[in-house]
Order: sequence, then structure tokens, then C-alpha cells
Amino acid sequence: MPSFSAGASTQKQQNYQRRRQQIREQRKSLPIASVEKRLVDEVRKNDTLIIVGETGSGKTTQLPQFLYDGGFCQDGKVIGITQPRRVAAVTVAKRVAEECNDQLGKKVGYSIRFDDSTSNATRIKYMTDGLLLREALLDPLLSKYSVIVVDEAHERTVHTDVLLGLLKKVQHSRANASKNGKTLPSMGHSQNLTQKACQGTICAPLKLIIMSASLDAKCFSDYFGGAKAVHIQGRQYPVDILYTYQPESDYLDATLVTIFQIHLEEGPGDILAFLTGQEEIESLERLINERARLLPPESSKIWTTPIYSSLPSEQQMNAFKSAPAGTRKVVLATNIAETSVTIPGIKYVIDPGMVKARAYNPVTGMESLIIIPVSKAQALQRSGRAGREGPGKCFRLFQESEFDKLVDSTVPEIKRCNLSNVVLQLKALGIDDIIGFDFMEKPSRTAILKSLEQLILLGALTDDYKLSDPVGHQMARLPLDPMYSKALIVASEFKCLEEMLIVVSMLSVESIFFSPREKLEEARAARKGFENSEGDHITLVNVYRAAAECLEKSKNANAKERTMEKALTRWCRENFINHRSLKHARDVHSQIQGHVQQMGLNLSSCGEDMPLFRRCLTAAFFLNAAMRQPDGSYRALATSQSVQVHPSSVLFRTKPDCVIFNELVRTTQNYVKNLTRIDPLWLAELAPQYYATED
Ligand SMILES: Nc1ncnc2c1ncn2[C@@H]1O[C@H](COP(=O)(O)OP(=O)(O)OP(=O)(O)O)[C@@H](O)[C@H]1O
Repeated sequence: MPSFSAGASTQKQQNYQRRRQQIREQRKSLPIASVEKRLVDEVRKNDTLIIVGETGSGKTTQLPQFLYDGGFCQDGKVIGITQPRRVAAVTVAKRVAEECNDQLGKKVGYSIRFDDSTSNATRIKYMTDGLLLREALLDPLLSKYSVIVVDEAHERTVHTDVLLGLLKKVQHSRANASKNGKTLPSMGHSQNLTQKACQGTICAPLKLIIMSASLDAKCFSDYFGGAKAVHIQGRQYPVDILYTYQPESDYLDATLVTIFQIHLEEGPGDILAFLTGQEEIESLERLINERARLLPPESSKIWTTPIYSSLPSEQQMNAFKSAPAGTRKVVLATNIAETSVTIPGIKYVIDPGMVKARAYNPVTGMESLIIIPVSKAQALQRSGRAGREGPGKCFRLFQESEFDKLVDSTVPEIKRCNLSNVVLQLKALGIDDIIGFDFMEKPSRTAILKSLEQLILLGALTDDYKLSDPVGHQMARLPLDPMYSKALIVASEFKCLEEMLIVVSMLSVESIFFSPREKLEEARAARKGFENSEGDHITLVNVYRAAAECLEKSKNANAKERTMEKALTRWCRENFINHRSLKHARDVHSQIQGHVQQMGLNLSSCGEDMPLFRRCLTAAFFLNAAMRQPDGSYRALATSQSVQVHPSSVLFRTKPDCVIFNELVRTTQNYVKNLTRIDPLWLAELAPQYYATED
């Protein structure tokens, strides 16, 4: 009897049925599945609910579906779920659309800055918390939402904290509005916007759910007037936690060793290692690939895939793909993969216990990035990335006694960042009294005053703290740090917006230059070709333009897009430019260009007139000026802080008298990065509001 195989279409149908069955069973097995009815009832009964449940218990993917089935999307209303990170919003939306057996963008969609997959049919919408804040600018009562779920609230990002304060206000206004029919009280937003938001409808009360695996439920409950907290018991799969016997002096090296130890000694399963930033990830990636070449031929291969916030999103998505057969995937991630996400295949997590965090000195007004130990909540979240598809293991590269010493949760970001952006957003939302705003945890008065002062100096606020017209309004519309937004507006006046747009895009990404240890001399020589002796900003413009020229050349040769991309990759390799960073900068460039064009700014170039461009940089970044001191160090004029020129700067050796800079990095010393030489007299001329004195 001959043997038969199913035809291709039958095979496809069978695979599809198998996948559906798998998803149904997986959903049913989640701890949250057994409490569906109770949760929906609690949401009906309570306007604000706090939900705490173990990582992987099903909160993010299941609760919105329960609420949808429970009738919370009647009358076309939407359930909004906010995430602190873009990658979580996108991947979770994709998963939930698949669980609903629907195309992404129909019933389930996501919306993040510069990327919106939703349609009029979308009822379950995942988005970043920053995006919902921007939506509130146009629809102050968030009238299309019946429920808003603030997920991963423990992260306490600055957006989450502002959002919580805002949602509290919206809830209050909507409760009043629904009591009084259509007469809406003002919530501090501009009245005409408020009226527009609820035109023709009576706003129903807004249901608010705060959710996380590692939440101090009491503190959230207190903030929301004694809101009820529900705890979901149980986790899907166990995760073994292992600690080192000895402290590790070099966590990068310890991560490398642990990856190979797992690869050679443990069973199948992919690895997720947490590092602090792009540079660490890239250098570890190189080391892994070098060492992997020495593996015995019979051992399986290793496939490394990085994921960090400034990586273009299609490259981030590689981490979610399956490794080729016979290969172990090693995902090298920053804390963007710490919460919410399920990376398929991950069985082992490596946590060196460090994170790069923002730090802010409210007295000097200076923000910097520092590497610090994680909190217990972060360590818990990291280990929770394993045990999602089966039992897992988490290797903490520190001793158990060290874990006990970690702080419970991260200090809210709002207490350790420059507040200018927050204040600008709140002002744009019509909330004038920033000091009186009901923050969950108030930032220091000094920090608020400092940012108000900075916004006045940048011209975004008038002397009586109102949003200025048009500058303040324009700045609030640009999705950038206020200083960068202002730089674009100033550049439009100086007729060098083309150059400033490049600078802002290049400054928005990490590490444009690529200097592998084994080829330092070659990298240095390649970099010389782009350098401008006046500083790093013009150097960055040169790199960007040279790359654009390379693309232009292959376009003129009628090359297809793929070939052009290949030509650029080759060009980057030859010139020691970080291809990923450059690609990201080009993305950011095209997105901001869209914004500035919409705003009607003047997109012209100053051509060869670089002194004009340097004057423009001075007018834009005057708050970051520094003067050389007799000992060769610099003094930041705004803060009187002593700083050093970072060795990566073009001006590291020449050390001009006066510079402006864009970044302060704190390691063993205070270093400034991205500098340009300026004439100190320009400061008083171009920023008289700050530098002009009687003499
Ligand atoms: N993209 C995916 N692919 C495969 N399984 C997934 C995916 N997303 C979720 N799951 C499964 O659904 C489970 C629940 O995920 P969900 O994100 O809802 O949990 P959670 O309770 O919100 O976790 P966390 O607190 O870590 O965000 C996961 O443990 C995993 O088994």
C-alpha cells in the first residue's frame, strides 16, 4: 500500500487548527483564567481597581479580553492599555490579536509614537503611556475610552506618574459630567476642548485599572482614595533562581561566561541576558561571536540578537523570532525587555543586577545617566521573563545577600529627571498650577521651579508662566526634549534647520561611531575623514551627509531598495559607522521632518556658513555652555559644575576657551559629550535673557 501525505492546503489547515487549539489551551491554563468572572464583577463595582498578580499570570493579555467579553466596549467604546515601553505595546497587541483570531488593527491594535496600527474598528488598544498623554491634548476627557488599564505601574516612569495624576482628574470630571448630563465642569483644560470632547454624548464614568506583578498596592490604593486591590494567586511555571557564591567584579565578563556555561551544560532553551546599554550589548555580542567560533563542531550554534530602545523597531522584532534549527538564541537586552514582554523560546534569564538610570540634580538642573544596581521589583520582573512557556531558570550574577540589600522598588523617575518636558506637557494640557498638581509623589519644589525657569529661558513660557504663543505651543507639539524642540525653532529663524534637524536626529541615537578594540587605529583614521575641527555637531552633520550621498549614488545607479541598503551597510563598515545607529537616526530624521514641515518651519540650509551654524547652536544650547579653566578642565556656566571633555569628542585635544555641549555623563568624573567651539561673546549677544549683565 503506498503512503500518502496531506496536500499543502490541508496541511496548512491542520497547522492552523493545531495553533488555535494550542492558544485555547494555553489561555485556559493561565492563573487569571479561573478568576475571569470575579475580575469583571470587580471592575463593574469599582471605578478604580488595583490588580496585582505574578509575572506571566495573564494580566496584560487576558484582562482586556475579559472586559471586552464583559460588555465594556458597547457603544463603540475602547479599552486602552498603557505600557511604559513601545516594544511591549506592539508585541502584546500582536499576540492578543492572534488570540482573538483577528488581524492586527481590527479589534485589537496598538498605537505608539510614529506608528499606529489601530482603525475605527479597534476596541482593545495597547499604547505607550506617553501616547495616551498626547491623546489627552486633543481629547481632554479621553471620551472614547470606557476603561484604561495602566500596566506595569510599578515602573513609575515619568509618563506613568503624570498619567496617573491626569487620569484621576479625568475620572473626576467624567463622573461629574455623567451626573450632570452634558454640562461639563472645567478640569483646568481649555474649556472649548473639554466641550468638544464630549459633544453630543454624555460621558460615562471612566474605569481605571492599575496593574503590575510587583506593586506596592497600598501606596496606589491610598493615592486613589482607598481603591480596592485584588491579588491574583499563582504562576504558570516555576522559575529557579540561582545566585553566585562570590561577588563578580566584572559583570560583563560574568555574563559572557554564564552564557557559555548554559550553552554547554544546560538543556535546550533560549537565553535572555540583561545589560545596561547599546555599547555593552554590542561589545558582548562581538565577544560571544568570537568565542562561539571556538566551540567544538558537534555543539549547537549560537545566534545573538540585540534589543534596546534606540534600535530600529524591525530589528528589535528579530529577538521575537525563533532561532534556526540546531541554534540557541541569545537575546541581549536592556531593561526594555524587562516587563510585559514574552520572548518566545526564553528559558534562561541572566541578570547581572545593573541598570542604566537617569539621575538629576535639581540644584544644578543637570541630568545625567548612571549605572546603578536594580531594585528588587526589577530583579523580579527580569526573572519573570523566563517561565512563560515552561519551567525556567534565572541566574543572578550576584550573591543572595546582595539581593536582600537591594531597594524594594525603583525611585520614581519623576524624582530623578529634568521636569521641563513634564511641565511643558501639563501646561499644554491646560494645567497651570504645576506645584499644586496632584502627583502621586511630588517632585521637589526646587526641581519644578528649576524647570519652570528653564522653560521661561527657552521662551516656552511667558514671565507669568503661561504657555507662550507660538513658541511654547510649537515646542509642546514636538515629541522631543524641550531644548531640542527649541533648537529646531531657532534654527528655522537662523535658516539652518536642515543642519539642526540632522544634529537633533544624530543626538537622539547612541554611538554613531564604531570602534572595535582590535581595529582602533583604522577606526580613528576613518573618523578623521568626517571630523570638523570646530566640534562634534558639524562632524555628525558630515557623517549623515556622507551616508546620504552614498545612498544617493546607488539610487542614481537605479539600484533597488535592497541593494541601496546593502551599499549603505558596506559604506558603514568601511567607515566604522554604527549601521544600526545611523539607520535609527535616519528614521528619527524623517519623522521629525514631517513634524516641522507640518508646523510650517523654514527648512533651509546654511550651506558652507558654519560660523552661522555655530551661532545657531549657541542660541539653542546656551544653557549648556562651559568655559575652560587654567587647569584644562571646564566649568559649566549654568551650574558652576566642573566637567571634563569626553575623550570621544573632536575637541578632546584642542580644548577651546568656550564650548556648548549636549550631554553630561557621570562615571568617575563628570564628562561632557557632543561639543562645539563657540565665541564666549556670542552668549551675551544670542542669549541676553541669561547672559547679559550690566557690564
Ligand atoms: N507573544 C507570545 N507568545 C507566546 N506566548 C505568549 C505571548 N504573549 C503571552 N504569552 C503567554 O501568555 C502568558 C501571559 O502573558 P501576560 O503578558 O498576559 O502575563 P502578565 O501577567 O501580564 O505578565 P507580566 O506581569 O510579566 O507582564 C505568558 O506567560 C505566555 O505563556
